[in-house]
Parts: sequence; structure tokens; C-alpha cells
Amino acid sequence: MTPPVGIIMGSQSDWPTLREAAEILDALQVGYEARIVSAHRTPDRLWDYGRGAVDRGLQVIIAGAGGAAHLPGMMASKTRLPVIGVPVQTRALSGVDSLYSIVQMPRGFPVATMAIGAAGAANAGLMAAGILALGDPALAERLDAWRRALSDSIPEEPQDD
Ligand SMILES: Nc1c(C(=O)O)ncn1[C@@H]1O[C@H](COP(=O)(O)O)[C@@H](O)[C@H]1O
Repeated sequence: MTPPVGIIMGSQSDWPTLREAAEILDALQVGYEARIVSAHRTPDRLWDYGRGAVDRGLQVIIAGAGGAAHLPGMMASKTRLPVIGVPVQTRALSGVDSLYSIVQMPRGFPVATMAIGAAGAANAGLMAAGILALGDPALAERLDAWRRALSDSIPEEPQDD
């Protein structure tokens, strides 16, 4: 059975970043699939994935890529499912290249763009869970508990190292 979330990335080298989204989804017991899909290197795979996404039963797509990061935007062109973009940090330009490639979509085909890197990927997992929680009270409760636990873990006073 198709899980609700598709995590796609431009390269194997993006997985250490996108795994942060997967770990959040694991913690919240949200099903996902992870695939390498590149607009540049495997355009037919991108096309097929986007064309079949709704019919297969996916509900949200998290798309991460670095550099000339066209994957999230191209996926948003191919499917009406919400696409959450994760700009992967790059060595040459620190991920600003990825961010700019993802965030400036033309009107009509939005990508919900997260921050650069691992924190952005984790937030993509939380954003996907938040979308799915709108129609899933049990998931909403798990997400609320996750958020409470994070808040409770923050000390009121700074600690010495
Ligand atoms: N930005 C894209 C796309 C795409 O947008 O379709 N496909 C691969 N890439 C990116 O190329 C970077 C380097 O990839 P390699 O490490 O495989 O050379 C990765 O961050 C990937 O997301």
C-alpha cells in the first residue's frame, strides 16, 4: 500500500539531510517512501512519479535537492499534491543556491520552502505531519505530544557546558 508521504531527493548524497524528515515521520508513526528522483539526471522517473502520485494515494511530497535544485518545482508542476521543498546545503554556495532555486516559484505552482539543511528537512517532516493531522485526530494528538515534549525539554535558564 502506498504511504501518505513521498520523500524524494535529487541524489543519494541528499539522504543524510532528507533522513531528518524520515526520522520525524518515524517518530510520529507516519508512513513514507523514499526515492531518488532527479529532474536533471532521471527526468522520466520524475515525470512518472509526478503523474502517478495522486492515483497511487500519496498525499504530501517532500522534495529535497541541492545546487540547481529544480526537483521540487518540477514536481509541483506535475502534481497538485502539496510539495514541501528542502534546500540541501552545498559546499560551493552553502545552500543559498538551493534555496533560491526552490523558493521563487512562479504564481500558480507553489512549493512550501523550508530552511536550508537538516533543520529544514526536520521541519518538512513536521509540516507534512501537520497537513495530514488535519484529517487524522490520532496523528494530531501525537503531533501535539511531540511539540509539548520539545517545549518541555527547553530549560528556562542557560546551562554551563
Ligand atoms: N538539484 C539536483 C537535481 C534536481 O533538481 O533534479 N538532481 C540532482 N541534484 C543535486 O545535485 C547535487 C549533487 O549531486 P551528487 O552528489 O550526486 O553529485 C545533489 O544535492 C542533488 O540534489
